[in-house]
Amino acid sequence: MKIGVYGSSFDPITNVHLWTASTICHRKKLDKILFLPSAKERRDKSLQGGDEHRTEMVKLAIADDPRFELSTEEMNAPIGQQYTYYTMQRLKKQYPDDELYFVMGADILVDIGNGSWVKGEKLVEEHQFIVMARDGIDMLKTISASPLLRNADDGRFHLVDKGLAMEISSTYIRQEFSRGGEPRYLLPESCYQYIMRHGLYQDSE
Ligand SMILES: Nc1ncnc2c1ncn2[C@@H]1O[C@H](COP(=O)(O)OP(=O)(O)OP(=O)(O)O)[C@@H](O)[C@H]1O
Ligand SMILES: O=C(O)c1ccc[n+]([C@@H]2O[C@H](COP(=O)([O-])O)[C@@H](O)[C@H]2O)c1
Repeated sequence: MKIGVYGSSFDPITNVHLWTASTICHRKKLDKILFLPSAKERRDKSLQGGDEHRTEMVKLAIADDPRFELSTEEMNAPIGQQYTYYTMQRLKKQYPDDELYFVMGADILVDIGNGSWVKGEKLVEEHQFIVMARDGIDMLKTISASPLLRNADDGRFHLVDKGLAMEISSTYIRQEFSRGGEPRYLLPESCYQYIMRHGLYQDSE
């Protein structure tokens, strides 16, 4: 099986997460996408929604699509093991006979290429990636400008231009909830109702 691993804070999950997942599933002939919420204890980003709420919203969002599955592998990892390198190592053990692809936007390719990820070089050497165009970033140039990326460029970076830019960020949705906006149709209705019911993101920045 070909499996995409889509990591994000999902704080909250948005319609663009679902649309991008479905687009790459179709284009790259993947059998399955694992939605992998990142752990709350991350050194690079402070998350607003607790692990339980973010997980519940992912479950609600993917419930009707049999290609989509939740993985709590990163969220439940011991402290210090919550980085993508370690997560992919564990997933590889869980799925020894399958082909795994880490799914990410071009902004993340830039970060990895800059050397800002934990064990980024080993991560790149050991895995395959599906990279989605974003923010007008030139993905080929990003690869050729970074020794870390270009030295591993043997076909492991599968570049996808989705066709539409379609930007809906979780940050924007959180701001809408906290500042009296109306983000209703930017995320699945079940997640919108969940957020309202639990009063989430009222004090977001
Ligand atoms: N519109 C998009 N096009 C391409 N990639 C995307 C898009 N939205 C998110 N991604 C990718 O999905 C992954 C998870 O992104 P994330 O959920 O952090 O989105 P974000 O919009 O950057 O959210 P936040 O507002 O929380 O920073 C990253 O690899 C990111 O690059
Ligand atoms: O491993 C790292 O060093 C690392 C640093 C930043 C982000 N990540 C992963 O990148 C994915 C997208 O993260 P984010 O911040 O855009 O939600 C998610 O799976 C994170 O675990 C991983």
